[in-house]
Amino acid sequence: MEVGFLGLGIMGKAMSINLLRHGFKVTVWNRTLSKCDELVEHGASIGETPAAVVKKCKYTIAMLSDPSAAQSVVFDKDGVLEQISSGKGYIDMSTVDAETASKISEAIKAKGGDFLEAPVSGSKKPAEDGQLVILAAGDKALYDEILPAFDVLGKKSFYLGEVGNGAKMKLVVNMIMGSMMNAFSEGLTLAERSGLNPGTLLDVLDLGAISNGMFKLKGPTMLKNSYSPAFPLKHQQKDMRLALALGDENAVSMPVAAAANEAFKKARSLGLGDLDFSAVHETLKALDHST
Ligand SMILES: NC(=O)C1=CN([C@@H]2O[C@H](COP(=O)(O)OP(=O)(O)OC[C@H]3O[C@@H](n4cnc5c(N)ncnc54)[C@H](OP(=O)(O)O)[C@@H]3O)[C@@H](O)[C@H]2O)C=CC1
Ligand SMILES: O=CCCC(=O)O
Repeated sequence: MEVGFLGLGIMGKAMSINLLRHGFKVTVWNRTLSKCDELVEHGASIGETPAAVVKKCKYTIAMLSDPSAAQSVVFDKDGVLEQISSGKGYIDMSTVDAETASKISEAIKAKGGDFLEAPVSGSKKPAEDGQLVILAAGDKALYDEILPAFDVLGKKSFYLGEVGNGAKMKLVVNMIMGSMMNAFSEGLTLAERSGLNPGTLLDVLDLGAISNGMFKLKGPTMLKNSYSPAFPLKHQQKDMRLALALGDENAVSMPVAAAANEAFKKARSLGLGDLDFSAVHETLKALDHST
């Protein structure tokens, strides 16, 4: 199967290498074109623009930073819309809000193309290992056609119905994750400041009812103040912001998520946006503890 791939950031690079490893022919494009070179070493071809990729490929996947990037790649000059047509499918796996996904969907369909939103749960390592959880919604026929690619990229795919449901599911999941990360970070700091060994706290947590993969993965690196980015903090804050907007629309009060969003914003203001989202831990250290 031949696919196009737009966006070679942390996730897009890992996902497209994975597709190449499994025998897919992949044509890549990235805004910073030099990032395509490594993919060529893995067997990819380069498309000079998003439009060129869509012209060449029946299916094109995108993995871009945020709503603004997702729209720019579709609507701007040399964008996806210039070449999408009947018989072609566009699959946007970026984390965006439902409104953005719907706007892109309507534009693609107006040109006769098929559209699927398919944001993912799982980070850099699951992307490398083909262990993502795919939250797809949109054209069911396109979903069925692209399943061989989803089967390589993920360990499980959900088809959630109409466009917008994938974005909403993803935002709910990441809202919970961002809130949990803040509670975890406060717990680690409280343990340390009250004279406990935070490493022992990790062992205790791991044996109890709130044991989970995120604590297990991030705890040891947080204790070493090591925040090499798997999931950049700026994207987690974007997801909190979009989830809070979804809460506004539905009159759902989310004080815990709102507080977590403030912590991620604080972290961004401290220049930590490009580090892993676990760097929110540093905001606690930045507070004045002199009293
Ligand atoms: N990292 C993770 O663990 C996960 C991330 N996600 C989501 O996946 C998406 C990608 O994440 P990730 O790979 O980590 O992000 P990165 O920041 O590593 O990569 C972002 C990509 O978007 C491109 N981009 C940014 N702005 C524009 C623009 N205006 N026009 C065109 N391209 C643009 C970047 O291009 P350039 O190289 O030129 O800057 C790059 O290819 C995000 O929506 C994120 O929320 C979902 C699950 C997990
Ligand atoms: O959007 C990013 C999600 C990261 C994860 O699920 O570990």
